[in-house]
Amino acid sequence: MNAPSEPKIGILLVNLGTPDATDFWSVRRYLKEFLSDPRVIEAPRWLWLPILNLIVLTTRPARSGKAYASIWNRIGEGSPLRAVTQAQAKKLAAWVAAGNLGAQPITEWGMRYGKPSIAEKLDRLTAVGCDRILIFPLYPQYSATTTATVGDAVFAALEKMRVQPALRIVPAYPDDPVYIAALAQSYRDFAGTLSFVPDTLLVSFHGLPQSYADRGDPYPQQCTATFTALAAALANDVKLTKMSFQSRFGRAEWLKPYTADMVQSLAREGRKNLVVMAPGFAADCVETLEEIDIENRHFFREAGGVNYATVPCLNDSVEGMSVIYHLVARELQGWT
Ligand SMILES: C=CC1=C(C)c2cc3[nH]c(cc4nc(cc5[nH]c(cc1n2)c(C)c5CCC(=O)O)C(CCC(=O)O)=C4C)c(C)c3C=C
Ligand SMILES: [Fe+2]
Ligand SMILES: [Fe+2]
Repeated sequence: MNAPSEPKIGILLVNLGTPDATDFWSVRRYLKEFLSDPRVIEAPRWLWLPILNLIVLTTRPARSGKAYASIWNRIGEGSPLRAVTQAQAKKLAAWVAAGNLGAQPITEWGMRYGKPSIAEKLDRLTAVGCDRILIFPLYPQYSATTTATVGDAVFAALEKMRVQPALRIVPAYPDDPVYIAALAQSYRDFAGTLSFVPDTLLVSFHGLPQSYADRGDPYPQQCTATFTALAAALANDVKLTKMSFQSRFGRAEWLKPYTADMVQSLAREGRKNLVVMAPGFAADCVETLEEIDIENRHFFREAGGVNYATVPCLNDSVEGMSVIYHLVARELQGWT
């Protein structure tokens, strides 16, 4: 019998997932996996699956593919979400290798939908001997539609293992002081590069069907916690701070106010110089680079606004990595 090898710790950074390419079939494959998850679409399967297969997956891939094409290769190669997540994992690995944790965990990154999958990365970590794994869902605000689905995929992968690793999952961090300070600093650094003085900061979060919140998803409260802490941190930096929700999908009511309505009403109220920030996204992606920076810029200008700028997400910036290091170090206590 082989002697057991030295126990090892693994860290797995996880984000939502993204298509492999912008063509119809690549986007369709991604949307099919994502929108088949019953946590993402809570409607009964008998009702949703025909709508998904007959309507959504015949029409949406072309539309979404166009949005993806407009931001493809914008940050590194291919999907910005994938490029940024990979860069975050690389910097985390370097930070770990520099001895910042005492122990030397092995760092990996994966995607909840699409590639590289959580199952593949857990197999890789356990194959090299990791018997303790820290899962890091890169969602600052908890939602069953995002954070919980990461747990689901992790547990599904563990179901197939004879020897399971011990697990820890980093909790959501909506008002963590290091996160809020990183966001505030990223706003200040960005505002310092602008050729105009912002009169309004709009803080836009990804939306959620209102019915999910009514049934107990704590996401809206966690978005409000982030917004309140960030607005307090920036009280001396910008006059008016507003909050809204973007990315509505389908016809049901989602969390309000909608970002598209908000940018138009701000412009109509006479706000000329708008900066938008999206602190719910740990990485820039189609939602920030296309929906916020392209689509909503257009709405704002059409309604009479003049200057419009989008703060980059924390990504793998110094501030962004400080949040990841802080949470990893905190959650590995007792293991390292
Ligand atoms: C019912 C549908 C959706 C829910 C609920 C939802 C929640 C949700 N999503 C994010 C983060 C991201 N979503 C992204 C893309 C995206 N989201 C939906 C639908 C729902 N999201 C779709 C259909 C798409 C694909 C793009 C499109 O077709 O419009 C992304 C970006 C992925 C990328 O590749 O760039 C992120 C990130 C959160 C935080 C959230 C929680 C409420
Ligand atoms: Fe989404
Ligand atoms: Fe969107």
